Amino acid sequence: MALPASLTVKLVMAGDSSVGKTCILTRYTDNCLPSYMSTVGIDFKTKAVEIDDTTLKLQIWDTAGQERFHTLSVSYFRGAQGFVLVYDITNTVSFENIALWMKDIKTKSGEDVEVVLLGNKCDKEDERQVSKERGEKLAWECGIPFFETSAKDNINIDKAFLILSEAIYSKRSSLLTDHNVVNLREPKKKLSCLTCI
Ligand SMILES: Nc1nc2c(ncn2[C@@H]2O[C@H](COP(=O)(O)OP(=O)(O)OP(=O)(O)O)[C@@H](O)[C@H]2O)c(=O)[nH]1
Repeated sequence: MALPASLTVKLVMAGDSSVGKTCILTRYTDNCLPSYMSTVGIDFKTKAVEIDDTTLKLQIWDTAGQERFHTLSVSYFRGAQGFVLVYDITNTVSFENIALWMKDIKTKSGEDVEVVLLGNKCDKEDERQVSKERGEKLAWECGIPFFETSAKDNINIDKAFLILSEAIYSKRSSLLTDHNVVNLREPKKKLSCLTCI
C-alpha cells in the first residue's frame, strides 16, 4: 500500500493586538486558553490534519499584533500558504484595520494565498460593535470565507482551520511534500479584494 503523502503547510495568524490570535491558536492546537500575555515577537505551534489520504502538517505562526512588532510580524508572512486574519467584534478599529492587514498579506506573500477572516469574541454579544453583516460583506468583497468565532467558548475554531486547510489542499501542487510531489496543475486563483486595494 502506498504511503499517504504528507504536506507541510505554513499558516500565519494576523490581526491587531488583543483580538484573540493566541487564544484561537491555543484553542485549536491544545483545546485550552493561555494565561493572558501579549505576544512578544513570534512563536509557532503545529497540528496535523487529515484530508483524504493526506496528512497536512500545519505549522501555525502566531505573530504579535502590537504596532511596535509590525515589521517583525509581517516579515513572517513570506512563504505562507494561508492566513487566519482576525478582528474583534467588540472593537471597530480592529475591523477597519483588516484592509491594512490584507494589503500587507498581498505585498509580503503574494496574491496566491488562502485567507480566512474571523470575527472573534462572538460570545460578547452585549459589547458587539461590528455586525455580522459587515464581516460577511467584507469577506464577500475579498472573496474569502468568514466565520464569527469564540476562542473562549470554542465556537467555529476547528471549522475555520479546516476550511483554510481544505482550500490550501485543493491547490496542493504548490506545497512541499515529504514523500512525493503531487501536481494537479490547478489554475491559480487571484486574491482580489476591492475594499482592500
Ligand atoms: N470573551 C472572549 N475573550 C477572548 C476571546 N479570545 C481572546 N480573548 C481575550 O482577549 C485578550 C487578548 O487575547 P490574545 O489571544 O492574547 O490576543 P492576541 O491577538 O494574540 O494579542 P497580541 O499577542 O497582542 O497580538 C485576552 O484577555 C483573552 O482572554 C474570546 O473568544 N472571547
